Amino acid sequence: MEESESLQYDTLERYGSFAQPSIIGNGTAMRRVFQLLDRVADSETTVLILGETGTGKELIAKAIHCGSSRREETMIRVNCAAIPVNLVESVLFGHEKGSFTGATERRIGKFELAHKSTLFLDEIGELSLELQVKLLRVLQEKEIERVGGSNTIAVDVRIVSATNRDLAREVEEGRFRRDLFYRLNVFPVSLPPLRHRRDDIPLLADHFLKRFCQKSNRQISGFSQRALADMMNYHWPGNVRELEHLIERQVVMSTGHILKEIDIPGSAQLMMVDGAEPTAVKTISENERDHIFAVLKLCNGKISGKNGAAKLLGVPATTLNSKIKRLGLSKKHLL
Ligand SMILES: Nc1ncnc2c1ncn2[C@@H]1O[C@H](COP(=O)(O)OP(=O)(O)OP(=O)(O)O)[C@@H](O)[C@H]1O
Repeated sequence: MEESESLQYDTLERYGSFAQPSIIGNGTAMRRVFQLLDRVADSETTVLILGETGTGKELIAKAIHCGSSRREETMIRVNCAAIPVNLVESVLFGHEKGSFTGATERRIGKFELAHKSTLFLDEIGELSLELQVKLLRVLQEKEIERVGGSNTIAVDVRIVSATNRDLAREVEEGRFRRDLFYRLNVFPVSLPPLRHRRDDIPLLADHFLKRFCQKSNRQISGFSQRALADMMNYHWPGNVRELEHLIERQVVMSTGHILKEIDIPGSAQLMMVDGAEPTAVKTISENERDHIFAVLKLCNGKISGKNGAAKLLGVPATTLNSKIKRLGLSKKHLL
């Protein structure tokens, strides 16, 4: 076994034993990430994982949890972007029966569920400014209050959070509280996009090939040179997740013993042209936020009425107001 190979397998053994699936990577960037994980996993330190969508942030969070003394407990994950704005507080902190319309039962929040364990706050950049204040208080006091409750409940929770946003920029632009950022960003772990760690592409492709062959009972031994070259040259805007899904599809479609061709998405803008980097792909919500911000600026912050942003955007003012709230925009950002 070559030296480079042995490091990969050491790493697999270490993280693969508790985290499923294993974390694959042998290039400089992932070695650095593994070093950071070695230092931080078995501690109580708050970790912030940064990286584009599909780079493996959740996988890293699981590895941190599984490498810690809290591993016997289940890691609790909250996707801050997926919960309706009006429910986030209740999901995080729980609520008492009758505390609001629809609260027919007492609900235990994720903080309480994560007592003695790890709470993974995914997409933390999507949290409204109002909730950011409440989260900060909980992190400082280490106790929560259920919505509609009058008692405080002590919680012992290790926080690992993740975002695909540039949180430092969000802070500069007033969309994310500086004090909360400092509290979460105690130990940052940055996951580079797949196009910046091309060395890992063959390893990852091979890993997914084996996994999907096993799952679908196929016998495919590897890739043609052409298929490998195509994968190495593609820009991978969806990162490892995109590669994983592509290999799964190819395995299902394939009839031969090697994958001769890979059906790389053909969009010209997304391909590497003579090694030049294409423009970074923005998420839909980033685009939405930037667009609303630009229109609000154009309308001098006016939302409703004839010259208001709602009319220009073709939505009712109430819809725009709730979007503004959800996106954490406020008038002071427009000045
Ligand atoms: N280094 C890796 N080795 C093996 N599998 C990986 C690796 N990185 C990512 N994956 C796989 O890619 C998929 C996407 O990873 P994950 O969900 O952790 O990404 P993410 O950064 O949290 O994405 P999002 O920001 O969209 O939530 C998962 O199926 C994960 O198992």
